[in-house]
Amino acid sequence: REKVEMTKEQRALMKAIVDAYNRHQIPQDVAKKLLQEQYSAEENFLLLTEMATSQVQVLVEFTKNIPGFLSLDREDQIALLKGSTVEAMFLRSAQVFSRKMPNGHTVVLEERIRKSGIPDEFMTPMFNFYKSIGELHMVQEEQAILTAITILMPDRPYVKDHQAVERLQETMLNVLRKLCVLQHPQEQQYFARLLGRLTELRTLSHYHAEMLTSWKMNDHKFTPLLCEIWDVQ
Ligand SMILES: CCOC(=O)c1ccc(NC(=O)c2c3c(nn2-c2ccccc2)CCN(S(=O)(=O)c2cccs2)C3)cc1
Repeated sequence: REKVEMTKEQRALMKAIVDAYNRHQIPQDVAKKLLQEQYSAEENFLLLTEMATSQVQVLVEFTKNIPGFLSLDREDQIALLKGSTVEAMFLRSAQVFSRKMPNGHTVVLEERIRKSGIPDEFMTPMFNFYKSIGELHMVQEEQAILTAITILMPDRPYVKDHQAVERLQETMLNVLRKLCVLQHPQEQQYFARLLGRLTELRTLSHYHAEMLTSWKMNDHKFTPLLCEIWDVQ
């Protein structure tokens, strides 16, 4: 098989994306809170709202650092962000969840999330997704570029200049394809499996939209940022 090499530009692009991706993690104190004291369902829900809100803020910063994103049409930038926050959050959650946490922690974290007032029919697909991402053992470069690919999805609602987004996404896909060959030489279809997870992500975001409605019904409060980005009245 031909020797797969990344060009200088591709290595520079990857470094820019990974640096931006690593610049923010869940604030340690919040993650610790999630792991430590006993909480009621309401407090757990509030904690997840807090975490999801900080995740959205971090996602906006990350997105602004994706080379080429700020030269897209302004309204298309907003459309891409609004269309991808849920998927990007679940992708990031899966990575946080499956990170080499001391095993007890993952169990406790799972317990907290299960006791946060999120309906069961949403829990199962969500934890299946967290586990299916964990099984891939993605390196951080793959995680960061896969998140950029999720954000640069040309077929999000209200995107006008389809082509411009497609060109940016294609650049990322080319980097990811080479990265998968270099990082997982034994697994021929690793790249295809990664992209398959994006399909699973879409299903999760449909569940999420339904859950928002039911949370709304049960008078669950969200932060102004989450209401804005998730179109919750
Ligand atoms: C500063 C950078 O921030 C991060 O890196 C970051 C990463 C992940 C998360 N994730 C979460 O907040 C989160 C959520 C869920 N799980 N989960 C989670 C947290 C930790 C590990 C694994 C998963 C399910 C429900 N949603 S929700 O938005 O539908 C919601 C339901 C109720 C109110 S908000 C949120 C946050 C920040």
